[in-house]
Amino acid sequence: MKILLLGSGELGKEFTISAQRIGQIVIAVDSYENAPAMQVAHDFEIINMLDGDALDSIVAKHQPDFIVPEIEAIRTERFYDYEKQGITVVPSAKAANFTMNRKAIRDLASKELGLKTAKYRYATTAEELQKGVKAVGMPCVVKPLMSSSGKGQSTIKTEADIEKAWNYAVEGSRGDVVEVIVEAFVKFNSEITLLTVVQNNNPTLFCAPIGHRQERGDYQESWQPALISDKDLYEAQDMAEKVTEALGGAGLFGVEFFLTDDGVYFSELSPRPHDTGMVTLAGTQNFNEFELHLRAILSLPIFEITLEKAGASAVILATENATNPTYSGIEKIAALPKTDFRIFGKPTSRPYRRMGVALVNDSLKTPIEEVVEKAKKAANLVTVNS
Ligand SMILES: Nc1ncnc2c1ncn2[C@@H]1O[C@H](COP(=O)(O)OP(=O)(O)OP(=O)(O)O)[C@@H](O)[C@H]1O
Ligand SMILES: NCC(=O)N[C@@H]1O[C@H](COP(=O)([O-])[O-])[C@@H](O)[C@H]1O
Ligand SMILES: [Mg+2]
Repeated sequence: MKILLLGSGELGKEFTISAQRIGQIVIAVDSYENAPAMQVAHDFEIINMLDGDALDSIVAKHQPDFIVPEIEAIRTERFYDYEKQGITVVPSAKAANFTMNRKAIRDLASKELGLKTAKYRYATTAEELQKGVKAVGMPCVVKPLMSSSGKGQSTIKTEADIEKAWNYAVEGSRGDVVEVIVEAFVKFNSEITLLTVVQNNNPTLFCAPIGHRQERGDYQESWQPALISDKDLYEAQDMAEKVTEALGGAGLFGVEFFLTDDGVYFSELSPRPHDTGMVTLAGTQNFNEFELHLRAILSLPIFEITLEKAGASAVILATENATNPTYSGIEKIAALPKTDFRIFGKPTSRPYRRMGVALVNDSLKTPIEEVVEKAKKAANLVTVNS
């Protein structure tokens, strides 16, 4: 099968490697040369994926069987046409289109499906934001409707933060929509990603929940399994099943939840492998999240997902702007037991850009905090040099 991969970062690179291993053809697309997945794909294209005409032309040129979005910033409205042409958009045109914009997915989850979410409002001006803040209460979180990895996101604690938050969100917004969501701050005890695998001819399966810690809206460490009560887990699984069913199609979804004293809150979801799910590269499961996504897409049956080990991932971040950065400390991380790592091979670095990840596994009997600590220490051994 021929797969057109839209987005070629670290997640796409691992997906491409999984696809190559079972003989699939991958064309990797992104906005810059030598993106991680391009380094391992059969062919590549460099376009602005928000440009619908540019998308049309590469779809016409390559005639793929599958279109696999890897990022959100794509002119996803065109996906409905591609589906009509007989191409399978993964997981579905609706899933990719709805999750590109926080408004579409939030209204679907909260209004249509009745899932519990933080109280929220939308705003198209600083004045509207003021009203929204009043409605949801402080503290609250402001995010552009179109952004990811925490870009343009900030927390309002006092009246004086509102204008700053508006300006920051507008600057961090991508796409052509100038609108934000303001959400009540959820005082969560922890947050999880529930990797949910929707299959074409077989039941939906769940991976063991993944815990994670975020800074600046971006994940720092993730671990599997996360500590969660059975009641919360069933509630999260039920919500994940409802929202993935409403979006349609087959594939792996990363469904994000907050765990609070007052139950589980739905936050958002990725209709594709999730960054926090890179912990599965540590060998925690019988199949990692990329293999699961691929199998679900190709309608290859997944009989079960088994948790084999406890694991943790910790990110390796850049500190400076550089071209073709180099890495030191690789021999140190390589010397550690039960530890592995990935360097994504991004051609440039900038402060806080994720350049690699440390991966640690251990017995399921080991306290998960210890596994996370080991992953953090391992990640700290590697430095990105300019
Ligand atoms: N309403 C909220 N209350 C408390 N914390 C929040 C809230 N919304 C977001 N956060 C924090 O910010 C993080 C990032 O938020 P969110 O997942 O909505 O952003 P994102 O830009 O889509 O990130 P990504 O694309 O990496 O998933 C969350 O994982 C959580 O830690
Ligand atoms: N939370 C979404 C996420 O983790 N996406 C992953 O990061 C890449 C972009 O990285 P970059 O900004 O360093 O190019 C994306 O291509 C995807 O692999
Ligand atoms: Mg998120």
